[in-house]
Amino acid sequence: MYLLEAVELSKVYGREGRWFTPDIQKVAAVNHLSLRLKPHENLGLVGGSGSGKSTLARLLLGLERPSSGRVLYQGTDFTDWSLSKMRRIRGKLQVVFQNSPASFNPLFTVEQIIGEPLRNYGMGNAGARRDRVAETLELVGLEGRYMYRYPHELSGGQQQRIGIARAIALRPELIICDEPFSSLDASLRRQMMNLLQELKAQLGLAYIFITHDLSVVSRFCDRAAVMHQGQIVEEQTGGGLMKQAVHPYTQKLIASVPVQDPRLRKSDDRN
Ligand SMILES: Nc1ncnc2c1ncn2[C@@H]1O[C@H](COP(=O)(O)OP(=O)(O)OP(=O)(O)O)[C@@H](O)[C@H]1O
Repeated sequence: MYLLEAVELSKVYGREGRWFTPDIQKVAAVNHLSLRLKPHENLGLVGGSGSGKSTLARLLLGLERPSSGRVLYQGTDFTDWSLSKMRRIRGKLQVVFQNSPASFNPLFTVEQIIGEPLRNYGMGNAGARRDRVAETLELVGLEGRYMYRYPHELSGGQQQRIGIARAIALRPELIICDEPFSSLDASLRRQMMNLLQELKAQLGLAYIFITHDLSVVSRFCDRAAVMHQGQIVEEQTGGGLMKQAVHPYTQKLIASVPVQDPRLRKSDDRN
């Protein structure tokens, strides 16, 4: 069974026109898109700005309703579920946004930050929640004593670890990573990507990486999907994306992205 399926998914936004174009303009951010994700799979989702990646992520997470089409989690169609019904599966589908530490409440301790989803979803009593926070800190490589710190008392790397800890507190099955580390330097980015891979092995996670960094797709993804104008225009294996891309849009995308590792370039195969 698939972990997550999108069937003919569309999201159309209406945008108010200006005085010179008074009609409402429609934007099909996601346009009849179908996608399947297996348990434990890593999918890389790439595409230019405005191609619909973040909108697709919100639809897959049930944070927004599609204009048409269906979304299924483990075969269960949750497209029309109410917010309260969504709570049953919300914990299973998590997201790490770009610079997630920016969303921490500065007045919360680490324990409160990681414990927030546990409280929101009514997990156990205070003692059980504290145990879960301690276990989760350990999973992201931080000692229990960090529970009592405030965000400003942590290094950038530690803050990123807390952002990841918050996402795994409810032990999800899928994490959508929407450009989570794009503002970090290369060394920290590598550390965080390695941590995500360790967590995958320990917790059996699947990931969708929304990224402009094609080396992330080559290194960490089983599959790659290329989005353009709300549709998937090409699918490849993660490793094959840079080398076998056939769609002209994908080739344009590859050409426009600086590649840190030149071995990933197609032309270098000939050398
Ligand atoms: N809430 C909204 N209301 C109106 N239009 C929207 C809304 N959200 C997204 N759009 C439009 O939908 C299209 C897709 O946007 P989206 O943010 O999903 O793209 P993206 O691929 O994630 O872009 P980026 O890489 O720049 O984040 C864009 O044209 C955007 O302007």
